[in-house]
Amino acid sequence: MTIFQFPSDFKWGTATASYQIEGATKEDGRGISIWDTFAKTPGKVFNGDNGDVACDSYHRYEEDIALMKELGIKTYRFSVAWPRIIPDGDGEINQKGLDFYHRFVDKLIENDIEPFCTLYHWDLPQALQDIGGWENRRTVDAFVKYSEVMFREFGGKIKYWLTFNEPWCIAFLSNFIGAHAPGNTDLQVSLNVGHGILLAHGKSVQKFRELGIDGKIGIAPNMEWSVPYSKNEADQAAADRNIAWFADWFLDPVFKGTYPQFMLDCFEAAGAKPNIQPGDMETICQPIDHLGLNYYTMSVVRSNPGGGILQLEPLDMGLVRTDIGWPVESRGLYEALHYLQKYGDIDIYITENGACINDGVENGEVKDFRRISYLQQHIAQVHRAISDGINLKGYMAWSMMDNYEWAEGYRMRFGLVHVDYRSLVRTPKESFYWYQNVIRNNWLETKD
Ligand SMILES: N=NNCCOCCOc1ccc(-c2cn(C[C@@H]3NC[C@@H](O)[C@H]3O)nn2)cc1
Repeated sequence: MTIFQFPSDFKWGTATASYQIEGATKEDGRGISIWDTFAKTPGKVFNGDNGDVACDSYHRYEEDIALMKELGIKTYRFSVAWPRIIPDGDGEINQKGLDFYHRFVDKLIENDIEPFCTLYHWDLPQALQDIGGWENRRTVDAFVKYSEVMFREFGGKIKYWLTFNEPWCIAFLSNFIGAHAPGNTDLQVSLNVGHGILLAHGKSVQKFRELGIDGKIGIAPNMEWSVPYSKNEADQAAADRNIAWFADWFLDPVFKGTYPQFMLDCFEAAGAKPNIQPGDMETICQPIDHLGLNYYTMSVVRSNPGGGILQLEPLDMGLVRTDIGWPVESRGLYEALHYLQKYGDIDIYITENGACINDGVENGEVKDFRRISYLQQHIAQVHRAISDGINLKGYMAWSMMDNYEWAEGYRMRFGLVHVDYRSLVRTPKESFYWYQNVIRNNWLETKD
């Protein structure tokens, strides 16, 4: 038996996102988002599932917060639905939207749970997509206006902020691969979108500083860690490109004010480059207070000149996979954390980590021991990184509850709490009680 003791101020938490749990998509003045549109487009989402009801957390948030209190978390990462605050993205403010998030945040604070707010977790107002979305600088300015509304309303009450969740998913998954909303499949569009969200991030941080908000702000990239299939240079370069696709492409502009040249060359070879205007990179490169890191899996890649824009191919090395098909390899989290040290000794939070394990309820229980195994392996790597001196301040399990897993709809379950989507009954899983113990002890026990 090994005991890994965590720092006394370590922030144990969980995470969710507005479109994935709230439901009430037509209530209290909420506008339409690109995910409402995408989900209703035939063939885009498994089973045609959409977020109209989801976990109904818009109405059941008090029950959800009671479960968070029982779990014992110190912080809860949630996102705000921009279409609830400014329904058409750039026009009138919807007071009922602000009122909901005030009720919600007040209830968290009443239960000694620190609100950790993501401003943008993919639910762009459709009216802004209709004018070109993140490719249009009017959307960038609309985001700054939305951010300012949120900073003025919640500054001080909310002390931990993130501008964007998973820039790679917003730019590449949603506009090059096309698997997420709005579903474009054009590399130049994805670079334009990526540049737009980086501009919006930088301007929002400038506004945060200008207003003198009492709090900290950052951004939350997702990283699919990659290792080369062999020691040869071509394979190592392929792994470097895959890592940079998720991380450096966004974090170099934020921390250094430049895109990584080897990736500019890679995209230019595919016929695309970011549309950088004078002053853009200085705007993007604003000092931030913390980094979120979302980590799920890693890949083994080798060079393949015919392997798409990154000229690589991922290899199936026979690792155990979760029910969504992602290989389980916790050392990738440790290595990704060390990789991020090149951006300096900044506070880091694991803002998402978890496993898709689709076990159901049997006799009132969910025996998701595979999720416990995944969490144990990854939290052990978190401890290892802290022991190495990495400034890791917290860990938020994805997710507090089963929810709408985007294009996978409701068939993929990441929650510590099971949700019956017909009755909306919540059932804490075995992993909920295991994590509750880790939090209560502030240590991790491993069997070895
Ligand atoms: N790597 N190349 N892929 C090429 C082929 O792509 C096909 C699909 O790819 C992906 C890649 C990544 C994801 C993903 C999902 N989550 C989980 C959410 N995180 C934010 C929160 O909302 C969670 O629901 N994180 N990442 C999905 C699909």
